[in-house]
Parts: sequence; structure tokens; C-alpha cells
Amino acid sequence: MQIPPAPLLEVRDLSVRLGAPDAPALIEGVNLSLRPGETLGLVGESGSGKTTLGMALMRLLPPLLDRGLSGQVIYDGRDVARMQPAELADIRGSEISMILQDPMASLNPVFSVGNQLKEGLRRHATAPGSLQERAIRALDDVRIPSPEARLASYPHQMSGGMRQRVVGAIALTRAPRLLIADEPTTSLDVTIQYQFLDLLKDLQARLGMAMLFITHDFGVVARMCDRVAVMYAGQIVEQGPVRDIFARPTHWYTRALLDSVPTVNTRLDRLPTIPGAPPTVAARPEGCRFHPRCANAQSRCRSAPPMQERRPGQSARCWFPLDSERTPA
Ligand SMILES: Nc1ncnc2c1ncn2[C@@H]1O[C@H](COP(=O)(O)OP(=O)(O)OP(=O)(O)O)[C@@H](O)[C@H]1O
Repeated sequence: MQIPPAPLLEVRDLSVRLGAPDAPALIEGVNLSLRPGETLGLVGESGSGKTTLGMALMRLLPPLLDRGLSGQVIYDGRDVARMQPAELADIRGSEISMILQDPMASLNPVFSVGNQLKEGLRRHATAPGSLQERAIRALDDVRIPSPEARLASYPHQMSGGMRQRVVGAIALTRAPRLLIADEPTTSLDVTIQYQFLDLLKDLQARLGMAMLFITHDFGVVARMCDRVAVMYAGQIVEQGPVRDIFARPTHWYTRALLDSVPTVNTRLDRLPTIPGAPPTVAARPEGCRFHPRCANAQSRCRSAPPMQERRPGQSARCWFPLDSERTPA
């Protein structure tokens, strides 16, 4: 039997509070791990804490929240949660990269694409060739047509899909070992979305990088991810291999989320929705945080269920887990 590689990233009991140790937590008790070459999807409704978690891993949170960070983020044997600014800058520059939802948030509008790419290449790349040649190659890698001519373009002269490719090219100049992609295709048209996802997959296979893929779209999870973690109200409530989570979710929230995804056979008037709305950070209920919206809530759910393994590699935070195959609507 082949021994799987050691995790590149291991997150242990990570919480982010609004400053003081007794202040409300944006995310709480997060545990996850990621191996080289693996893609973990992070899904959940808006406000569940996905972006906060992604930012916390890179220590890019605003100062108040960064001060409220506790737990461990072990990256390649070192704890990012305890790193000093110089070490953090080093790791962000060469080991971990991030792609955000809005490419304009990552690009500087007053510099040409070539300028921004070369800045990244100058600091990080060790590949052969002149800066100009390497910049052309970087655009070619993300399949931007006429890359040489494109170097002179400014971000506003490009389409959304092209801009996101440029952001990808800049992120990859660092040859990162971990890429955090936070809803990178949400702002793109559907066909462009799929092209960009396929491109990321190709590049991942070539570079062997691990990927944390933040999305609210299970279609994207199915296409991109090996494992998935489901977040609700600041906690991971279920995680496991994508195939198992889709076929046999054990948490009622995962099940409800999956049931609200249309398939080609679903009549839209029959699509179930999850009643109610997720709680705000300040109004999270005691016990299982999903219980006020759960179809199977019982009195025991007013106390907090621990995360427990249900099947090999699949665990959930629920007192009364589901145990049946899911038949999509
Ligand atoms: N700087 C901040 N100060 C206070 N609360 C914040 C701050 N940033 C985020 N929050 C709150 O933390 C919660 C989690 O937000 P986060 O953006 O991480 O969720 P998300 O799952 O990424 O949502 P979306 O899918 O909409 O991006 C939200 O309720 C949000 O209002």
C-alpha cells in the first residue's frame, strides 16, 4: 500500500474572534488538513466564515481580527499563526498565493499587465530567460492570446476573464505550493468560469500545488475538489471525500444544501430551500448552530455536538446523523 504524503497544511482548533478572548467568534474550532497536490473545497452559505478562514491562513485579516486569532496553522512544519511579519512576507511571496473573487482587487489599475507581472517575476522566479521572455511565457501559461502584445495592456482594457487569468499568472510566478482561491470565478460568465477552472486544474497538475477552493457552488466542488468541508455559522459541520459527501451526506445541513442545488432533472418549482437564514455572528444559538433550521432538531441539539467520524475519512458535527444514500431530486 502506498503511504500518502505528509500534509502540507494542518489547521488545528483555529478560531478568529472580534478582539478579546470572550468576544464573538467569526470562525471557531476549525480543523483541516491538505496534502500536496490535493484540492479541498470549502462550501457554505454567505456569512459562514469561508473568506475569514482563507484570510486567516495567510494572516491577511484586519489587525483587530488578526489579534483575535488562536489555534495553529502548521504549514510545512511551521506555525503561520505565530510568525513575525518578515517570515510572513517571505511565505506569502514564495509559498502561499491567493486568488480573490474580484480580479481588480488584486491588480493595480495604474500599471500595465507587463509591469505587474515582471514585478512578481523579479522578486521570485529562478526560471531561465529574460524578464520579458518569462512574462510572455507566464501569460502564455494561462492561455492569454497574443501574450507579447498584451503585456502593454492595462487591467481596464481587458475582459473580466482575461483579468482573472492575469491574476492567476501573477499568483503562479511564485510557483506556490499552496493556492487559496476564494470564489475566483463568481464574477465571470458561465462559459468563462469553466475555462478558468479547467485552466487552474491543469496548472495544479503541472505544478503539483495544493489548493483550498472557497465556493458556494457544489458544481464547482464536483469539478475541482477531492475533499470538501462544509461550513455553517463559523464552524466546519461536515467534511469528507467529495464522492461520499455527495452520495451520503450525514449532516442535515449538508443534505439540505445539496437538495437545494438544481440538477437537469429538477423541476424548479419542486426545489426545496432551507427555511430561515443563517444567524449573525452575535446571535449564534447555543448547541448545534443549525438546530433552529434543522428538519430533525430534538432537545439534545441544544447542546453542542462534537465532530465525530461517521465513515472512513468523513466526519460530522451532529447528534442524529443521516445514514442513507441521497437520491438527488
Ligand atoms: N472585519 C469584520 N468585523 C466584523 N465582522 C466581520 C468582519 N469581517 C467579516 N465579518 C463577519 O464575519 C462573518 C463571516 O464572514 P465571511 O466573509 O468570512 O463569510 P463568507 O462565508 O466568506 O461569506 P461570503 O460567501 O458572502 O463571502 C459574517 O457574518 C461577517 O459579517
